[in-house]
Amino acid sequence: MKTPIELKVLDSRIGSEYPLPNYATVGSAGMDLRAMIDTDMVIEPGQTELIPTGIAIHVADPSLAAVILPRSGLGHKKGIVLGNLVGLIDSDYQGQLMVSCWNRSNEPFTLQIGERLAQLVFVPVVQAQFKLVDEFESSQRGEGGFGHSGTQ
Ligand SMILES: O=c1ccn([C@H]2C[C@H](O)[C@@H](COP(=O)(O)OP(=O)(O)OP(=O)(O)O)O2)c(=O)[nH]1
Ligand SMILES: [Mg+2]
Repeated sequence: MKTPIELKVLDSRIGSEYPLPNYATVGSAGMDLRAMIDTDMVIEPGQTELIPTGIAIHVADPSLAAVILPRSGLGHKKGIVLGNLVGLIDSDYQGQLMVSCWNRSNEPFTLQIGERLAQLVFVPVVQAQFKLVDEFESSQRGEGGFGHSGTQ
């Protein structure tokens, strides 16, 4: 059962020249987002560009969010990842989905019009309410962290 999410097309090439974002296979977790730029653009080594996707979504339900993640092929082979590492889309955000595209490689990268450059994943969210305490009930880990448990 898929969850209905409102989507607005902001760039008319989406839904005509390019399909709406969709799941490539029945088991896909992410749907690819496209670079809705006017011309192909070169992203120089180390440079970061904010790329429009041509769509807006309204998740609406505070128990859901969306995250923008790199595509593994582009990230691993070409060094094209996200300037913010992960993009978090709040459930009340209604603006255009933007992708911060970071060329962390040593080669210029040509981003083509309509290229699928990142992916959108919907995730459940729990909003917490902090309850102030002076002491925690003791746990097995306690305050140990940052490699405390070793490597093997
Ligand atoms: O890769 C991203 C990350 C965020 N956003 C949008 C949706 C998100 O809901 C909003 C704010 O993102 P975030 O809270 O991560 O950024 P901020 O720097 O804290 O901005 P704000 O002060 O608007 O919350 O920007 C994107 O379109 N793409
Ligand atoms: Mg914020």
